[in-house]
Amino acid sequence: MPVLDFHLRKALHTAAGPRTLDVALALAPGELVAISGPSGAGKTTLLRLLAGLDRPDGGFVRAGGEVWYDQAARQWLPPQRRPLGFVFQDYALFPNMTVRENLAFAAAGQPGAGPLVAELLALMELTELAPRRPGALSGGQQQRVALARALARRPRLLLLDEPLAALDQPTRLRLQAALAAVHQQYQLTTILISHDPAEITRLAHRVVELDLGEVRRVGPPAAPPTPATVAGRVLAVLPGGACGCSCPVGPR
Ligand SMILES: Nc1ncnc2c1ncn2[C@@H]1O[C@H](COP(=O)(O)OP(=O)(O)OP(=O)(O)O)[C@@H](O)[C@H]1O
Repeated sequence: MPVLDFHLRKALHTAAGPRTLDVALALAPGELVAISGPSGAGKTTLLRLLAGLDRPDGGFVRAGGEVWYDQAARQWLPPQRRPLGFVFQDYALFPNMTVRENLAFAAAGQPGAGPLVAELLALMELTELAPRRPGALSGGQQQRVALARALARRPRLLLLDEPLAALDQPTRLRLQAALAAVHQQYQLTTILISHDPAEITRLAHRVVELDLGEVRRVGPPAAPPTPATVAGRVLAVLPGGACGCSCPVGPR
């Protein structure tokens, strides 16, 4: 059974005129799916719709046996009740809290919150920076805090909008390894927006290529293109094994 199953439609006002974002996808437990595509393709909008930060025009979102959104049944779960972690490009850290306090706030109320915060500080190479406030950190450091804070909520589902984009290459490589480790260790299912083919190949089981709201390809990273449009728009999700890779996707 997929951890996340959705079909979302949303009118976009793009530089090329009106378009419709129209994406359907089912993610298996433990899967990491990368979303790539040119600027304006609708990648961030898709994550915002999944998080409930924007209203779709139609479709549904089901996650962990729960309905988050269903246009036909008029169901809508507000963003604060969707158990997911997300890192968007603006980080949105609390400016008046230290790094440690930002993480502790997110972890509050969970068993083992203290050790979890310490573990995440170490994993994201933030221990030295724990007493600082976000304003005293570089963009890349803030991005690492945002990632650690998203994990501090112990979500099962993680939405990442280019979480490593602001990092220099050596740090980026180290944190890709850390991300792969936490993805496995914390039993996450993840959607990752990335423009970096090497990063996608390294981290993702599948990649969805978007352009102007439409899915151009879905399949294993760096594989030959697989046509994935139906009636010029909706993507066909490849059933388990059909994409020829080792991804853990089961039939819908
Ligand atoms: N709420 C909205 N309603 C309608 N159109 C929107 C909305 N938000 C963004 N758009 C438009 O939809 C298109 C897709 O935007 P989006 O930010 O999702 O693209 P993206 O693929 O994430 O791009 P980038 O790689 O530059 O971040 C853009 O042309 C944008 O202007």
